[in-house]
Amino acid sequence: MKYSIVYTSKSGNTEKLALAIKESANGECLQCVKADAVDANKIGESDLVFVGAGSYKGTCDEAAGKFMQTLKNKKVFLFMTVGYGNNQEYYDKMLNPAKTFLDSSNTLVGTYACQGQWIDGQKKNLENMLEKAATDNEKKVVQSKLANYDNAMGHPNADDLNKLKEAIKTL
Ligand SMILES: Cc1cc2nc3c(=O)[nH]c(=O)nc-3n(C[C@H](O)[C@H](O)[C@H](O)COP(=O)(O)O)c2cc1C
Repeated sequence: MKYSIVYTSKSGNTEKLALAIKESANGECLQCVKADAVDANKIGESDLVFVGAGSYKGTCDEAAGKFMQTLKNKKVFLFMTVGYGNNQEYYDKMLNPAKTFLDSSNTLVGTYACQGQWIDGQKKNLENMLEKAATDNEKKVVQSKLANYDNAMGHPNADDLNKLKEAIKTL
């Protein structure tokens, strides 16, 4: 099997997953690149495309979404890191909208998401948002994100990478 790994990663979290896939996936890796450096010919030659992105505004990073929209008739494995939750229910909240960037000619063969640590300044931004929150509901939403800050530190960690390797073992 020939495969490509195409990802976006603003702070390096999702890149760790991409490199773990490159290290352990079966078959021949044709490219492991950020979405802005993708070689379309190699996508054409790939039986499987691993697509990765961080979560931004409730879905995958925009550039990753745009790349997914270019895929036709491919097997796709989608992997993501998320900042504001640490359970499968939350991961699905980010994965599900990201999946919609793939058209129906493609086959999604699997997904994986895990926690990613926050970038510098992000906590401060959310604290500012909390101060400005106009309603109790807005406050609750921001508080639930902030509650995950400590938990996010250090992720993706070795355990996250091992789980990913396990998830792609049979591909
Ligand atoms: C501007 C901004 C928006 C974000 N939006 C979300 C979001 O909607 N949901 C979420 O879970 N994490 C969100 N995050 C956290 C990132 O998804 C998380 O840190 C991720 O691991 C970053 O991956 P990357 O470094 O590979 O891009 C956001 C981070 C930033 C800076």
